[in-house]
Amino acid sequence: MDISKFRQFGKKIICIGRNYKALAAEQGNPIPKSPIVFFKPTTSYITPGDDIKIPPGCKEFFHEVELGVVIGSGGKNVSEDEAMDLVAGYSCCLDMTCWDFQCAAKADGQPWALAKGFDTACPVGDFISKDKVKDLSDVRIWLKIDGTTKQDSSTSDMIFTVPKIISYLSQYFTLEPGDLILTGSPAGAGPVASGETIEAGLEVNGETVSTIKYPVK
Ligand SMILES: O=C(O)/C=C/C(=O)CC(=O)C(=O)O
Ligand SMILES: [Mg+2]
Repeated sequence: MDISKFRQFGKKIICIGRNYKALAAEQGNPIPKSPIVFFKPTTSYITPGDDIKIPPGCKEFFHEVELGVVIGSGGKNVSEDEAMDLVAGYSCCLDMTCWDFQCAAKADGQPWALAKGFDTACPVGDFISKDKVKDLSDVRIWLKIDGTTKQDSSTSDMIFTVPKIISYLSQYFTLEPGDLILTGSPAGAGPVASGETIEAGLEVNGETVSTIKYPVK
């Protein structure tokens, strides 16, 4: 498991919320006018062989499979045309979420840090080099729990494309090599319980480019 491209720098995990049309509809949210941005601490990283751990007090623990974009060269105020030059590669990632904590925080206008940033909240997969994914516009992204499909969608449903996200973020945050950008969850984000096992993957033109497997404890 080569995560050197993540932890070697381990600068930022920047997450985009509500970036798939079908999930926004499913969760009763309006289509955002600009990307919804939040962070996960690098202490939330786990790699294959580790267990996802449900934080104390969480009663609604949700899975979200996401396309992770690994930044290879830094930049600030990058245009959409230049954005992909910053990308080193990708990874199949999970944005594990304490949904009950998140709903309470949203209702009270509070930040999502506890809902999204706890230890083990960012399981990642192998690093996929950029040349393995020639076209980002239609990458199949799926997730199963104990073999039952829960999420199965495509990046074609994204509201903001990867170049748009990179360009937008670079206006506010200097992007650095090793940064990871989680680009949002497709429809089907939902509960997972202790004792169940999550499998997820990315597929390009019918070829699997990455799969991950994580037990939930
Ligand atoms: O309720 C919302 O607006 C968004 C909830 C999320 O969990 C955002 C994401 O992490 C996502 O859409 O991937
Ligand atoms: Mg998410």
